Amino acid sequence: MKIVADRNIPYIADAVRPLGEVVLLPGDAISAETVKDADIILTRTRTRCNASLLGRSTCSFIGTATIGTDHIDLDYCRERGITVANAPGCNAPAVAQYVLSAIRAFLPPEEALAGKRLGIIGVGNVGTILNRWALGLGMTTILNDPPRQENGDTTYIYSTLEEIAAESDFISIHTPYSKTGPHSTRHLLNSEFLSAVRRRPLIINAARGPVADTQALKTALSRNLISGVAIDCWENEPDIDLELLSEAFVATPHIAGYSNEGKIRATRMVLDALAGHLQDHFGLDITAETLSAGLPAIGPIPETITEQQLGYDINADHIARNLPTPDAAVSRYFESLRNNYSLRPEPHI
Ligand SMILES: NC(=O)c1ccc[n+]([C@@H]2O[C@H](COP(=O)([O-])OP(=O)(O)OC[C@H]3O[C@@H](n4cnc5c(N)ncnc54)[C@H](O)[C@@H]3O)[C@@H](O)[C@H]2O)c1
Ligand SMILES: O=C(O)[C@H](O)[C@H](O)COP(=O)(O)O
Repeated sequence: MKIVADRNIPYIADAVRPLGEVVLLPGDAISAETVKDADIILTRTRTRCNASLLGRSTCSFIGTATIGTDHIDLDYCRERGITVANAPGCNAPAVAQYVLSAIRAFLPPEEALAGKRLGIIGVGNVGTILNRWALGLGMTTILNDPPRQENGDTTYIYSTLEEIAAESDFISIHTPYSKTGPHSTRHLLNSEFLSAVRRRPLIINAARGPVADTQALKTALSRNLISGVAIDCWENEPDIDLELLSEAFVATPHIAGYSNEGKIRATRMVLDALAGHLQDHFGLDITAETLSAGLPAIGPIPETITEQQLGYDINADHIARNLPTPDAAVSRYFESLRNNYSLRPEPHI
């Protein structure tokens, strides 16, 4: 069996080595040539898994050690009978930590988070933890999630985007990136939305770059409609908009989810799914426990946290310092910051 894996997935190489030939590559070097005789591809967001990558490949399973799947052409994989597994919720606590740390850094030290209003767009794995922790810190939350609402979800009272715009001091988006369908999220944060804000909110995007319109964010900043932006996910990564970079209150290189625990959960989830595929597709007698045996144990996700337990200095990850020139070097720099990131601990009790 041949397994092609992104070399930046922690613990993966040792876990899958007993299964056969393992080829470890940087995400952007996983190519049609390298996967043509692969059975299994284990990847991250840096490899676009589409017809050009997979057209000549024998691969039957793609495991992505990420929450997001927008780098994978799911329809194509379905047509080709390629099983795709992601890692739902793996780094959701890390993203919630990122958002609350951005808010903490934005407020003057003497001002508490308690009493501030946080609008959350997308109440899935990330939005749920963020909502719970924000409520625990005494914030008021305003939640928007039309797909859940339309499915009859009554866990929360949902608000409209207009209500989020009108009532929030902070607005954080946690939807997947989708270009089509009734709930497409492309440029969900656009000029119309940003013109409807009332309380000069801080806008936070740690979801995917294209869920916010870069030009509209810059215009809203210049018109003083919003107090600032905290951007972890950018349009056209890693060729990011340098104006937005210079104007952002917090600008980070897509590391909101980069916690030690998040990476371990991601690898474990991919290995769980892989074990199922090895049983079903290859008839192998192998369990998830065997594959994950070498992974460190991690503790439970806290129900609530205090401001002190956030434990993350977000300013240390700001990318605008020591910016290289010319502009082309910025994209290499962006990727090198991600590849060499020291994984941080999530909040723990
Ligand atoms: N910056 C990072 O490092 C990082 C880390 C993890 C996840 N992410 C991104 O965050 C996204 C969300 O993660 P999650 O684990 O919460 O996903 P999830 O699938 O658990 O939840 C997403 C929620 O968004 C809702 N939604 C979809 N379309 C919507 C719309 N048009 N308006 C409002 N809500 C909508 C869905 O109904 C769902 O409840 C991921 O898809 C990924 O792209 C980024
Ligand atoms: O979707 C996700 O889980 C995140 O965006 C993830 O943190 C990105 O991780 P990477 O592809 O860099 O491993």
